[in-house]
Amino acid sequence: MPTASALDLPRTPTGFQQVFHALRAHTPRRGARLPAEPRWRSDFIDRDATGARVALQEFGYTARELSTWRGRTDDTAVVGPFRLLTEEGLGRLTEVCEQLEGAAQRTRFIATRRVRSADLLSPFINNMIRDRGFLLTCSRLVGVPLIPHPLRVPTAQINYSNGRGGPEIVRWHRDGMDYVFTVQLSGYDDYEGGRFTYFQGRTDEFTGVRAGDPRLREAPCGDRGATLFLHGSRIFHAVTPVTRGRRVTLVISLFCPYFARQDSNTFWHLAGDDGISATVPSWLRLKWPVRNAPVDFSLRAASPVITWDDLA
Ligand SMILES: O=C(O)CCC(=O)C(=O)O
Ligand SMILES: [Fe+2]
Repeated sequence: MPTASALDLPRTPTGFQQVFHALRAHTPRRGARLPAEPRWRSDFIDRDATGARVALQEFGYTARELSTWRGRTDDTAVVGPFRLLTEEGLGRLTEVCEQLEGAAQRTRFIATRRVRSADLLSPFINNMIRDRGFLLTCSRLVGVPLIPHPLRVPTAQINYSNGRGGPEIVRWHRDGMDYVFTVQLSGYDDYEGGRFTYFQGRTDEFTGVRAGDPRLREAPCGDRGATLFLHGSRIFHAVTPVTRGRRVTLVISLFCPYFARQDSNTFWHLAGDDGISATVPSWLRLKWPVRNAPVDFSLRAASPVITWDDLA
């Protein structure tokens, strides 16, 4: 059970405040001098990954609110935690993410300190999230075909928090993204605090929630490598402050081409993180009409094609 103080965390701004953040936000850095890194290998994926699944109906969403495509329903709320990578793969990924910390920027939007568009900085991460085996494993866990998000900037980000200095937190928020995987690159042995907390109810019920509400849950993400899937746009979540040690997570946002028209991103949520000029071209890449959704969106995301038939 999370402590009552989880609810004391601030909420990520919305509405007019979001526009204010967009005007002040910076386009992510793309450093010219990047560290040397290990090479990605497809056998770093644990293809047998499975995890307990909770449906969106258990969060109070009705069948009419769920996206459907020719009899398939997008109804997965939470999966896991599970392990997506082998021990060796996790070790290499951790090395890569530790080295990228120099590119992290402070923000006052969702997470205090993070690297955005990590796949544009790191060939390892780029190849990992575009590996067909990786995408198939993620797709099967969630039950819908998934590819990297065509909005490039938010598709892979690394959050860093240290237990000294000013508190580094993840505010209460829902993601702009629908399909979000958080990989823990450190564990409870490495830090105190840093509990992944979420609200098991509809997002429109969150405002009235009080401390002690049984719908406030802590996800058991204490093991290094623990990976949690969240239908991020439909679930309020936060991370309590790290009070000692160091916590690093990689957050990967994937996209279902078949549900592109239901994609819940808003321009201002994105611009709040990246600024307006970086958001306009990505926004066009997302909203430009398609004829063949799995193929056209895979092209835009520079990804292999994943279809419903691949889930079997
Ligand atoms: O760092 C985490 O565990 C979660 C971060 C998160 O929710 C986010 O970056 O959107
Ligand atoms: Fe999030």
